[in-house]
Amino acid sequence: MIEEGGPGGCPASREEPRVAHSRTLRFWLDPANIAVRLGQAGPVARTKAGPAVAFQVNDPSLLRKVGCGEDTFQAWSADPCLRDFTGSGFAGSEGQAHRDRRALMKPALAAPRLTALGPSVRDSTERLIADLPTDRPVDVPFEMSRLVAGLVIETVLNSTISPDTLTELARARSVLSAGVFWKYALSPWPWVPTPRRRAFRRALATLDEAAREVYVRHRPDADGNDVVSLLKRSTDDRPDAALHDVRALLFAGIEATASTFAWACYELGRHPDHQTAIRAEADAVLGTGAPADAVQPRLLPRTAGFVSEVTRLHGIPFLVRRPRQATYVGDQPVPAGALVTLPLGALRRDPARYARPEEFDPLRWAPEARPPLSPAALFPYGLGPRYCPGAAASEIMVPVALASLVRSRTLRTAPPGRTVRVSLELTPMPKGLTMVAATR
Ligand code: HEM
Repeated sequence: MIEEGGPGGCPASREEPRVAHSRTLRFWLDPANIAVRLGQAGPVARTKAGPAVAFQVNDPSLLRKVGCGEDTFQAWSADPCLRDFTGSGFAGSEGQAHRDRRALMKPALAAPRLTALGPSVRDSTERLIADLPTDRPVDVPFEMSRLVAGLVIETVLNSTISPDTLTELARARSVLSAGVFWKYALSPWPWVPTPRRRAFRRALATLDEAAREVYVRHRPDADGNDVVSLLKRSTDDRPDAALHDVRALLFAGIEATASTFAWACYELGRHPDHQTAIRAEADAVLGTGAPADAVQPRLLPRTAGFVSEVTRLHGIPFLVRRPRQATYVGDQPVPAGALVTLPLGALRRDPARYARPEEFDPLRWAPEARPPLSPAALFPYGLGPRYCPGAAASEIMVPVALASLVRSRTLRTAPPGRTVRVSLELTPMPKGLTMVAATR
């Protein structure tokens, strides 16, 4: 794992002691980082990634072509090196089989069906954070993984899980995320047997166990059209397939959402002024007497802008694909199996689009800001056939849960000056970030 310590130079709020940045963090955050520099190297930049050649696609229309062209460009989750991880779930499938499973789930996860999600996310968040310690620093990536896992299970998958399995699942997340990252990055070279490999197998067993518990304890909606009911019904004869689909939703649902939450906590610690503003908004909108239709992100613009800015600076930095056969991207020949990266993180720091791109400024997303910005330009949920099926749910879950968290707790970085590292995982986490979540 490439993680290095050391002081750094990102802008910090005056009111709050700065968190020192690691060199790897600067690699991702610094506008002079390699992806941004490669962004100047033409529509497609050829580079070395370890022993392999990789290609960074800078031109937006080529980026769409690669992201949407699954006949030529294989998604990472369908790579044979990850078969033990994806099993027979839809994330590892391709073509018509993949499209059919996605179409089956679509109505259950679409916005019109999610009208009750806001209040249930608020209530679940309050319950799940009740035992978050108030008097000592907690490990933020772990605690946010636990919170998000509970939220996904309770509010999207309509189920429950024992507190012990929830804790184990939150621990397993980082092992699985790093393991998948390295397996894929090192493919087609063999995955070196190390203690890390054994840890990966144990973590996978934990994910299996959690998915089974979610599957067994699932409570169908009255109309039987929630996502797990649809998956179960369509595979009456193959319960394993539905179980693997639930596992895919569970892992993917926790992964990027937990990373967004952990980075949101990081920025809340650096910007107490924004924390105060989000709390004021949450007090006005999320009170226990609030009618169900009032608990929605449209009424939380300050929080939603904060989440967009967290995504802009800390969201998934790259999507990755590999061509099935030798091909061209623009004028650039690309051999079969080469790593092709879509550098979303660099696009999000484009100075032509974002003034002061390296600065954390949630107010740039305010409805009255000029020029108006669209969060869709961040590609937060990817593009093409692998576009995130949980996007509509996340658009509600993330701002409502974040506002609920800030409504009852004050987050403070502790100890001040601690080095934060960026973990090399599927979605980077602020590794080493510890904070006190004091009662407000
Ligand atoms: C902040 C929250 C989230 C973000 C930023 C996010 C982002 C993404 C992105 C960028 C992709 C595409 C990856 C690629 O093309 O390689 C993706 C795929 C996926 N996401 Fe999300 N996601 C979030 C939340 C969720 C939730 C809550 C769920 C489910 C409950 C979910 C389930 C999935 C699944 C299953 C896939 C794989 C789709 C497929 O292979 O067809 N995500 N997500």
